[in-house]
Amino acid sequence: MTEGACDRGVWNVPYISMVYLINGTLLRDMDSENLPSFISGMMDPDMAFCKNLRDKGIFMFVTNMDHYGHLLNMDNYDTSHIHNDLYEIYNNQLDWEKRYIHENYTKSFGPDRQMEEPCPDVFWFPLVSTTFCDHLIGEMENFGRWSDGTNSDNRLAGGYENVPTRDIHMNQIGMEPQWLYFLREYIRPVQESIFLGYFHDPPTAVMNFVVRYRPDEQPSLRPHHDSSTYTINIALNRKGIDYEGGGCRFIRYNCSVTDLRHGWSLIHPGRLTHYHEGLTVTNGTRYIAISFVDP
Ligand SMILES: O=C(O)CCC(=O)C(=O)O
Ligand SMILES: [Fe+2]
Repeated sequence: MTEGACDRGVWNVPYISMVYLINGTLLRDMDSENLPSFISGMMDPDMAFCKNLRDKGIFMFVTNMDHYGHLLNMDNYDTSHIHNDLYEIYNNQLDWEKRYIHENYTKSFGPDRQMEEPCPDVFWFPLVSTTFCDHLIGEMENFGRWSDGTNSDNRLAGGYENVPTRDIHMNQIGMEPQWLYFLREYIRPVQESIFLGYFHDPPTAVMNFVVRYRPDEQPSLRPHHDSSTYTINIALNRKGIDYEGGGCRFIRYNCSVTDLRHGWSLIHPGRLTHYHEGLTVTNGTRYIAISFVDP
């Protein structure tokens, strides 16, 4: 199969490993002399299996004519979380993407891309699935140690947060490396297609967190700049169902995004032109995931 990835066919081979397709009737008849054996001296089971077939003159084939699925990489699967698959972004990216990326994410790319711009230089696009949102909220609520919303914050280098939110940082739930990979794989391409001529690979971010707004806790966030080149702001739950009110207002343009869509992200410049505030949540709980990219 060296001629190129497009070659399709059936190849007669002397050795196979990992994936086997065997007619089930051969395995059921324990007395048959054709019952495949995985034992031959001290050989590894896969080597022994193939040797035994070769010795009997039974041919083995590799084919890529049909799609039978794919193998998961479970070598480093971490079972210490509630939603372990959420952490599998680089070990099992194909499955991760199917499960956690929004079905319309790719529509943000290409010649006839659709990209909404609800306020000047604030772009809005489908990013993650509702499962992603549920699982991330689940991990955060399970961890449960929301910041107290005061200016003193011992998670930060200077110990001081000028514009505090009630939040939990990604590194507190052990997700920072995964999150940075997520920024690189799924946010950076969107950024590059919107804010032309800015390249920063890999994106850097030290402030990656989930914010919780509640009327009786912290209902809003006062006007501020973000310490970022650009910010992403992902709506993790549903306006009108999980909460009322809320949204993000860009003061220079007197422009608000309030009809937030589940799993969609805003992306906007962090400083100077995009002075902004978090609008008051009047009922329920609003969750957002925020990243200050390239501080
Ligand atoms: O509530 C919002 O959407 C704004 C959040 C925000 O500006 C921030 O966390 O820095
Ligand atoms: Fe902000």
